[in-house]
Amino acid sequence: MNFQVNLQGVIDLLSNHLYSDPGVFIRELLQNGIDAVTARKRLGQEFEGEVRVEVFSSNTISFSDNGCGLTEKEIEQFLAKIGSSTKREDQDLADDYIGQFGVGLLSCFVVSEEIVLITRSSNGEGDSLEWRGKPDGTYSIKKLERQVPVGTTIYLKAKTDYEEYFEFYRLRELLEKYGEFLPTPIILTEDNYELNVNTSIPPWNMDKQEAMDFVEETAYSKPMDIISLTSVIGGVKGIASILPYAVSLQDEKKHRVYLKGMLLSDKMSNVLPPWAFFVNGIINTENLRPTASREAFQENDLFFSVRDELGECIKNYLIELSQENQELFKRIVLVHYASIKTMAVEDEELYELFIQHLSFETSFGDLKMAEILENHTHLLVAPTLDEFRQVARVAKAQDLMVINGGYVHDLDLVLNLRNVKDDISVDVLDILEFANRFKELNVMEKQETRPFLDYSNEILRSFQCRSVVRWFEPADIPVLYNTNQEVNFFKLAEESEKEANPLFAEAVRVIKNELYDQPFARLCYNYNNPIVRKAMESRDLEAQKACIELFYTQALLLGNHPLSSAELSMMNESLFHFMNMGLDRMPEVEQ
Ligand SMILES: Nc1ncnc2c1ncn2[C@@H]1O[C@H](COP(=O)(O)OP(=O)(O)OP(=O)(O)O)[C@@H](O)[C@H]1O
Repeated sequence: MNFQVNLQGVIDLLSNHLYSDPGVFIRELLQNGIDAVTARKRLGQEFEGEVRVEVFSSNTISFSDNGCGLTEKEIEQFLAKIGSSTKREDQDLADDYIGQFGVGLLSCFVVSEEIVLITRSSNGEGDSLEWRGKPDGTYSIKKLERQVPVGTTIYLKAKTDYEEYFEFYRLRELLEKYGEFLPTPIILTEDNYELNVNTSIPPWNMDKQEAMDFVEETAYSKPMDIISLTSVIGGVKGIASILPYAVSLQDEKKHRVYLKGMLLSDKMSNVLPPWAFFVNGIINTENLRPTASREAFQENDLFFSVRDELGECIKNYLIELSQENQELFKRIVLVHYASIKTMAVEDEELYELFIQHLSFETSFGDLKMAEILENHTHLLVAPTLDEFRQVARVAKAQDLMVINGGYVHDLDLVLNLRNVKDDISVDVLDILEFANRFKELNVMEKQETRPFLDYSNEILRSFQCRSVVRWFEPADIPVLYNTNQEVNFFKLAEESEKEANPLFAEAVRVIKNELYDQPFARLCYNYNNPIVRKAMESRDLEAQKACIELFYTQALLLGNHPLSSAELSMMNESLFHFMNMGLDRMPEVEQ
């Protein structure tokens, strides 16, 4: 038993849904013409290959080549059988052709109700034959009385609404688009006017300066440089132009890709590695196989090896450039900073090349990694921007190099130093342990400050905060408040529990209890600060309480932490307390 095929449905599917644009029939006809010229050359016949497109009145065009043509048997076998192709018959030779699926001709039915094909085979004394095919799957073949030249001519008449594709200017545009760099001359004619549409040298055969000018003319902006691309296994030659402006990592890449000189797609995104954001490729391949829609390549092992090889070309260029043209190298890093960071994360070699040139936010300001490593062999990296901000100023005063790892990729980039630099140590900052790095008080001082700390712990327990005291620079910072996401979440949960309805409050309680180890933020008093000392030495418990509350709420404000309503009213109360105290002590003004 065989499947039953509804031919009209298949033709409709292939012709109307396989191709993205009606204009692709020009690409398919060009490809058939070029393949026919290749096939005839392979027979050893001496001739100058040519493809000719002629525009007639009444929306009709002809598309001719002087290639191998077809015998009656070949017409029956290949033209009249969908999915059948001469170009697959001999797998060893299939690589010479652009087509292989035996469906390309169907694209003509998108724009025309009938394909009329006149042909004479170059193979011996072939007859002149006429084949007429219709989209309903019917066709006819007849022998012509007159003898036509060797080759094939296809006549098409435009369907309603597709007339524009049959006008001279549109044909010229399409022929140039797809065939500009094909090696066989393509002539477009109307009346007595003739135009050769493919006289340009392909960019992959140009020298660097020519390629720069070509890209500038076609892309309207001067590239920073041109990288030459080659892949032996893929038979690839191409160029990658370095864009003179930064591109968003989300932007889809649009490389122009040619197969044996014919444009396959001008928006192929995956032919270069995904990290190569900063270049636009123009690539010609002899060996990669296209998909049936001809707008992408088959993603087989060869495809991925070729892509890796092209990625290597870009990498090698950058390595060489960093040694030979520092000035340009630095400019490229500056313009394509974001993509270069992504590249460095993904590729070890590129990491080593770029890491020294990448800038990071540090406790000493924005610095290049080379500058960071000049003066510091021990680095701390804060995993979030929030944590970095909490410690940056104080860290600098202790001569601690803390790097902000809160921006995209920065944490990974800094941590990776461990793998490439033996003499550098990198630790992830544990914000709640940060205060432990400061100088401890002596035994006596510890004893003296104990009651104050206990009091502070009691007051701040409900805010999920514990107190410590240390000696640190700068002296003008009285306290350092350190928190992390876990503490913040816990505080938020507590607040919601108080304010929510009973059901939600119960849910919050369950979640909270899941955290078996309750996290606490840290308030570190600075023993180096005169007001802190005074507060600690005070015997007035009320004043001490107000000081503790103000130290705490001030630290929250300075660190941009949100204040809960309880914290806000606590701050107000302690402020009023001091205002009262101050006013009480003012001498009465005599009337
Ligand atoms: N101009 C031509 N000269 C000689 N033979 C042709 C010509 N155009 C088409 N043919 C024959 O018709 C067959 C079918 O052509 P069609 O364009 O449908 O498919 P294809 O080129 O083989 O593959 P693809 O679907 O990948 O384009 C070809 O294999 C070839 O034998």
